[in-house]
Amino acid sequence: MNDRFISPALKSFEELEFERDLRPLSFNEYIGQKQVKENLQIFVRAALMRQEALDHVLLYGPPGLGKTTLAYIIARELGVNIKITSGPAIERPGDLAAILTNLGERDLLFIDEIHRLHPSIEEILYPAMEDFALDIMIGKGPSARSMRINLSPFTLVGATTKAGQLTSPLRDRFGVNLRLEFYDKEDLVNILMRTAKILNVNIETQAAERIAVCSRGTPRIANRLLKRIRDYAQVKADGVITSAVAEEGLRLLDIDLHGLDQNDRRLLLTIIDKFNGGPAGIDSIAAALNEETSTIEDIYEPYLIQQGYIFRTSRGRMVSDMAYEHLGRAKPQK
Ligand SMILES: Nc1ncnc2c1ncn2[C@@H]1O[C@H](COP(=O)(O)OP(=O)(O)OP(=O)(O)O)[C@@H](O)[C@H]1O
Repeated sequence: MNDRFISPALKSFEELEFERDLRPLSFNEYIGQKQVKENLQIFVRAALMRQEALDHVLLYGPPGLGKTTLAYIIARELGVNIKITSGPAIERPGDLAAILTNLGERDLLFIDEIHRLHPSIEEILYPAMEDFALDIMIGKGPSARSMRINLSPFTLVGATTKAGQLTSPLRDRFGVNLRLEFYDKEDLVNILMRTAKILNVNIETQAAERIAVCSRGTPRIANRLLKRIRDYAQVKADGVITSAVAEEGLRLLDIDLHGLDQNDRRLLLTIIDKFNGGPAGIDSIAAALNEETSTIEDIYEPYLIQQGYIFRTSRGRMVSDMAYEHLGRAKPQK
């Protein structure tokens, strides 16, 4: 289940490069997320007018929706340098201290997966975010003393898929909190058209619409599907992505009319067949699928919940009538 095609999580180095080439570079190029974008544009303009560092920004929402892209755009529009790291990559307090002391005036520090910062490292961030200062302990035992080092004013942009797992002292230190939503079909079509232009591929609007519906509201998945279907078009259909080509490409990738793949169907069928449709605890479902609970929670189910195939109840997950219909199963009498 881990190598699933439509997982929004990043995979290979090749994909990182592919994404870098497709990244919008300005707010104007960034499609959708209207409210998030409008807010950020105002805050960026105000910070520029005051010639101050932008307030710290927390971006949250499912993977692949464009948080890293936004961080790059903010830095570019502010005209500052950006340093990128992630919660799990910062292993020791000294690692963070080194990053912070190397930031220039008003630079932007982007920490992805910020909910995974170790508590001892998080504590260093508090004075850094609030007072632009580092408190360092020198020595041990009774003679230990704390020394304060001043930092250049900077902006921290934190990204997380799990805002609920952030400690409240950390969450409270972000002046701006913005939630990214799944993209609608129209935005995804525009993203696909833009990507096709960059890749120099011919795609018909109807084909883009077809792929958009199967992209789980996620630009990363839309771009990945386009890349695969482009290969198919090149080999089998003179390089043009028509609706028929898109249809056939999606079929080969085993993605159905509603954008669900083999693993989504397996998840829904497990709840139906092994748990009588639910409610079933997430750990039991994970065990039945031989899968990590966090993988189901972070990667598979958000879209299935958003689309109404699964409900989350206090007693566990339940499949909806729509799931029975979609899978052609009769709902059991309870
Ligand atoms: N609004 C958008 N308009 C156009 N392309 C977008 C947009 N948002 C994201 N993309 C594209 O989707 C890809 C994934 O975006 P990005 O890496 O910023 O997601 P993310 O939310 O940071 O994901 P993760 O948290 O998993 O790293 C990028 O290559 C980017 O080109």
